[in-house]
Amino acid sequence: MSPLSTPTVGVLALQGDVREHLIALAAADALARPVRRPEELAEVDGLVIPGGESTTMSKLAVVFGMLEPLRERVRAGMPVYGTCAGMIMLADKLLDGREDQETLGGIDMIVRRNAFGRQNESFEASVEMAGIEGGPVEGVFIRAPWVESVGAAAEVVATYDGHTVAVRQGNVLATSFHPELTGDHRVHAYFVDMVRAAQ
Ligand SMILES: NC(=O)CC[C@H](N)C(=O)O
Repeated sequence: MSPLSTPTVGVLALQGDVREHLIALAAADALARPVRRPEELAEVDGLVIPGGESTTMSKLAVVFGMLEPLRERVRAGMPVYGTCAGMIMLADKLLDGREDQETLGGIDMIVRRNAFGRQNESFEASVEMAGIEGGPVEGVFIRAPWVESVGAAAEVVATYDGHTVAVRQGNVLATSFHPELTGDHRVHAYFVDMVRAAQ
């Protein structure tokens, strides 16, 4: 694919703020579509895992027969971007998860669920993110996780208040916060570029 191509980017649509990501991806020049089934997953060049509730998402991934197909695509190098609950799904190791909670893995990091506190402790903050030009992004943190530690292959791309809130490892990107809720599509554009580069 040429650098100016329009990749097809799915949004995992089991649960969470799917619509906002579809809109942000379309604004970032991707062909965006919801993904619920393995056949739909097979048709996308990259995937966003939205915010929501990671325990529910994990359960539904099992029910919909998506857990293994997702793990396989991530292992095979498909570009993936997870926000908040999506970050949790991409963690190789999870703290404060539910006992039977599954993650897909993909980034050598330890993520602590609900680390920034409860729903009423949600907040917004400016976050400087490596690779995103034009100044800080507005981070919306909703019962957000943070990253306790990363392995050698993972790169910390943003911190807030001394905590790691964005990480990239190869084709996998994760943020604690929700750029899809701000109308600023730079992080999605950055991810769509990652998808193009992987073609
Ligand atoms: N905004 C969010 O995605 C919240 C994540 C939620 N706390 C979870 O555990 O999945």
